[in-house]
Amino acid sequence: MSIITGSEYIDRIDRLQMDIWVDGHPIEGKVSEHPAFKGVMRSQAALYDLQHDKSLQAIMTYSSPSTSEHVGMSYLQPKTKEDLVKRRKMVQQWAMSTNGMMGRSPDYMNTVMMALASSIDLLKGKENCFPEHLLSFYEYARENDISMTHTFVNPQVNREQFYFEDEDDEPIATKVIDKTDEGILVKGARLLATQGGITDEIVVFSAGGIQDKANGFAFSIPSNTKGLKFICRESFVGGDSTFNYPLSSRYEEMDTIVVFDNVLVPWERVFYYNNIQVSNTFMDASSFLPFTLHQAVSRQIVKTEFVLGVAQSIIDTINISDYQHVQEKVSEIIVALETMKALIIKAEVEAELDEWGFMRPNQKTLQVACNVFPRAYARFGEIIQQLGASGLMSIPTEQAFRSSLRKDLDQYLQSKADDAESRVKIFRLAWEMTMSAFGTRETQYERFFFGDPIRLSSGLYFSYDKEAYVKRVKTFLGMD
Ligand SMILES: Cc1cc2nc3c(=O)[nH]c(=O)nc-3n(C[C@H](O)[C@H](O)[C@H](O)COP(=O)(O)OP(=O)(O)OC[C@H]3O[C@@H](n4cnc5c(N)ncnc54)[C@H](O)[C@@H]3O)c2cc1C
Repeated sequence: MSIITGSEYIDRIDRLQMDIWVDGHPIEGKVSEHPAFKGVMRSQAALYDLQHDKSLQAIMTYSSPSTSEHVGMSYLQPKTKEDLVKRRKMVQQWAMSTNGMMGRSPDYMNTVMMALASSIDLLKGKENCFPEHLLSFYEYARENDISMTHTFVNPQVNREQFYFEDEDDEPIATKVIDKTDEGILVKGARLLATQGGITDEIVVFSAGGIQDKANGFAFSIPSNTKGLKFICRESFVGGDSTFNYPLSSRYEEMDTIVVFDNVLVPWERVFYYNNIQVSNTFMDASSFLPFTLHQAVSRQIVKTEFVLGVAQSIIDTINISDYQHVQEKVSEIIVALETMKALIIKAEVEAELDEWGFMRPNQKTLQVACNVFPRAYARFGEIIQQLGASGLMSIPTEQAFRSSLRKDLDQYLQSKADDAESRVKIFRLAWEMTMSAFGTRETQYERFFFGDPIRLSSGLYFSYDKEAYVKRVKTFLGMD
């Protein structure tokens, strides 16, 4: 097998018959037909289909090192700077199809697994570690174009610095409760898993900060494994109409709480367990950060371009480009866009081979980008709200346009540049992007999906070498 088509993706997910709960009810029948999932699954399927477009195959795929078949470019382990460019182009090609609005298009997790598999030597010879399982899972995912969700974070019960959960019988945070000849048994919950319920597999890793070794492990299991349950938040799909809900009808990815009720993880899928040192250091020491951030920033650039397009469309339609504060606000978006573009190129230019021969983009530069973007994205929402003003509330639905109100709407909602229907289309998009449940979730996603922004900036502060600059000041002041 190699790259799959959209319909193969959908058939595979429907066949899994996972335990997914929406609004207190289990999904029965095909998940791809459920109102909460059908739109996003169609968008995801379109991404898989794009890999089969002959004119894009050189961008989207490469030749498998084990079979020479076409496999997804996001699985490529980069060995040169040109490979990094190939990876960026692939990510951006997919992002163009979703306007960067799907944070968890499959290239995200494909990249995570590629990064972790590129660092397996860190696990070699360590207690309860199985680097060979991690490598063979990466190869399995690559060769079968497996879709994956993931969950790294323990439930938000008590975030005190030295909190130690004391719930042995009924654990809250997922922990290993037993091991058998067949594998490890895990029980408890993890959150969140974006796209939980619409992927073949769920990858579970520890994000660090583990104090009890039973909470530290890494594995992947099929999403229909016995005892595994996905509890969805309320769906933010407004409806099927792409006029009314241009974004949520297509890109609402869903976030799920994941419950492991005595789930057996077969040994061949355990990457490590019961090793506190590895659980707390592997992710940071691996190439997870540079490679995954490279994927994320590539997508965020495409998303920023889309935001810029929306802002300028509002300006054009109601003709407000003459005002200086309007120009300044759009310039803010342009500055963020060009900053992100410059940072990704810098990260690629300053990439270096790691000890295993993989070309890592410059991590510091990408850490800067992931500190810039969450703040910038929240600001984009504010800018669009300020530019759109009451237009963001003058947004009758498609049904209203098909009713006897049409004449009024055509008369009173026309704008300098557009007829009423076109103008409302633009404003509904701007509203959904920045003010709807879907839109504010996007802001929260960009703020938190790569971890807590506060701790991300602390991470940058502590890892950034400032000594040479302090020395320069001291030399200047004659304080050597
Ligand atoms: C839309 C969305 C989708 C997500 N999808 C996924 C997913 O698919 N997979 C996944 O694994 N995770 C996912 N996450 C979770 C994400 O990784 C976490 O939100 C992030 O790591 C922060 O953890 P937390 O939410 O538990 O916040 P907390 O750690 O509980 O933080 C809450 C507040 O307390 C502060 N705080 C807590 N501890 C400290 C500390 N030690 N030092 C300083 N400040 C502290 C934080 O700054 C924050 O203001 C998603 C999150 C969102 C919002």
